[in-house]
Amino acid sequence: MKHQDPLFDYISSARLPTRWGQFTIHGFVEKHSGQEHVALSYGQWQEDDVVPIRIHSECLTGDALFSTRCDCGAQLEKALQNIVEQGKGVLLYLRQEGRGIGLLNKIRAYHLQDKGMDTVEANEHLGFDADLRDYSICGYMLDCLKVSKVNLMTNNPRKIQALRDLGIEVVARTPIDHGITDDNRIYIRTKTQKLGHEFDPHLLK
Ligand SMILES: Nc1nc2c(ncn2[C@@H]2O[C@H](COP(=O)(O)OP(=O)(O)OP(=O)(O)O)[C@@H](O)[C@H]2O)c(=O)[nH]1
Ligand SMILES: [Zn+2]
Repeated sequence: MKHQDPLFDYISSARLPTRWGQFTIHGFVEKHSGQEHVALSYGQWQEDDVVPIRIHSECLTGDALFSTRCDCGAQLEKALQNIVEQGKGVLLYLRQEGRGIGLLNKIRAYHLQDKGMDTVEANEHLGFDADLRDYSICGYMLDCLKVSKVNLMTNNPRKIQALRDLGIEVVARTPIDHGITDDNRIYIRTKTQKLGHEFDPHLLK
């Protein structure tokens, strides 16, 4: 499993039973920052197989605290369910909270949104770009897991481009449009208008 890399390290793997089935959790670290990330794998594949994957950006409020302010929690559940239904797959859980600005800055951004700004304006008001995420560790993680061709569950074209730039073949994209509620419809509309996310327009009416 371990590959030598100047930037990233693989640490260890363990069984991870979940509501949907038994995954294996793999731990990784970015050497320069000490930032920790995990991958969940399910089932088996040959090196040439197209593997269903999801790149999920950490969202403590949505993933762990049941917030419906965004669609993250529902997407996370749906991704794990999809992987088990397809018999194989990988979820890369990246610790890039708040599109890379961190949890407390995201709460600052939420506060500004409560006062009327949209998600992009709030980031910019705080002095950040709209999206600061770095996907470079995905190439290393997928390499360790012997995945080179993927069907990516996302609505975000930047993730497709990031994987292609890392030499991963994105053979297909599966939309993941679960978790749209009255609490987050405007937020998701902003993502389509300002960040390039692709959603079926009927879902956003
Ligand atoms: N800065 C900031 N980050 C947010 C906000 N709402 C959600 N996030 C973060 O956004 C990230 C998820 O990104 P999204 O734009 O919802 O979706 P995506 O990952 O780009 O795309 P999908 O693959 O389609 O889900 C998580 O890290 C969340 O913590 C917000 O209002 N401001
Ligand atoms: Zn979220």
